[in-house]
Amino acid sequence: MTAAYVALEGGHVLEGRGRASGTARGELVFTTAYTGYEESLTDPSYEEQILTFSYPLIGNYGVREERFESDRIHPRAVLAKELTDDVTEWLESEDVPAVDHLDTREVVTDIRDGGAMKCGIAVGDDVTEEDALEQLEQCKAMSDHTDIGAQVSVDETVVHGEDNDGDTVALVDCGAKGSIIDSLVERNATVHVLPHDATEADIEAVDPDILFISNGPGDPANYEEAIDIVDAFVEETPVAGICLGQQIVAEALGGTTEKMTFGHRGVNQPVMDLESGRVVMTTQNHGYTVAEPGDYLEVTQINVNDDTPEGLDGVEHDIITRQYHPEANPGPQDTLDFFDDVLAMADPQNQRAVPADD
Ligand SMILES: NC(=O)CC[C@H](N)C(=O)O
Repeated sequence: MTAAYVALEGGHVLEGRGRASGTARGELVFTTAYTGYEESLTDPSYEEQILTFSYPLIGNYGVREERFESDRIHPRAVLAKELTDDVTEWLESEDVPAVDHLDTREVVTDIRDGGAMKCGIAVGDDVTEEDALEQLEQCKAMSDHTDIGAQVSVDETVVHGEDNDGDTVALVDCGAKGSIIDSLVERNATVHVLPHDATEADIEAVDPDILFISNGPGDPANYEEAIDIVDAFVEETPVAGICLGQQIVAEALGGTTEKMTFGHRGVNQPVMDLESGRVVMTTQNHGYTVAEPGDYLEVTQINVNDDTPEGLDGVEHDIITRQYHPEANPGPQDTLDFFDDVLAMADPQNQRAVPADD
């Protein structure tokens, strides 16, 4: 059996079964999702994290590329109670270390008590506890990954839905899930996916009907360029955001964000719409949250478990954002109408912004 050590912040070392070899370090988090492991593993928002699956069996319906959210696995390593051979082969093929036969109830309890924490992993025939502790020693705090957007963004603008004749969306790619792009293209939009550090001139060249800020990894405060872009365009262009996108919009409009203890990661997070009282189940993956929305945004939806903001609307501007993932991959699909509401903002009849005098 291949040796496998997991060193937790504070120095406690767990031993498991090595499934895919290598060393890794990252912020240790857990997801309670019982399905959607392909979508989670390819979600760019997991960059620089080590993902623990609390559901005990991962990989039981195989690995199919059509369910991937990006072109690679993003977590630095994977922990589980039991990983199937299918999922292990996939992790191995991308050099992502994996450990199973762990008591993941203990790991999850540690994260709930201590918060998302630094972690070091060593898996291989000759590795020792010290190798895992050395990885832990080198692990950076998430907010110190100041250029994390560059690790997950496109380098150059890519256009999707070129033949569509609907709205034009400028999507600032801070690590966008593919299904966000698909959800817009399916609604007849042409989506220009721009680098995370796109300039005002880049956005002006697209002349979008909607400015959309994607999900993505790390601390929203580190996305200075995207924050500046929202600030520069919000008077004239409707703005939408998902997850990191909501946090960036809040930062741009005088709100604040903060790190949560262990975040929300799973597929059954209950969210209430404050106007209708309707509660929907949502997919989530975030460790930061909007703390104060500021004067220009109002909270329209909240998480039923802890009252954190799940949806924001502009008070004076055309803005809608969601903290959860309305693109619903892996599901549930209760919130797909978000994309209709976003594109409806492009309709002049719905616009609040007063056109500037010529
Ligand atoms: N999925 C996301 O966009 C995550 C946003 C941010 N990185 C967070 O952890 O809160």
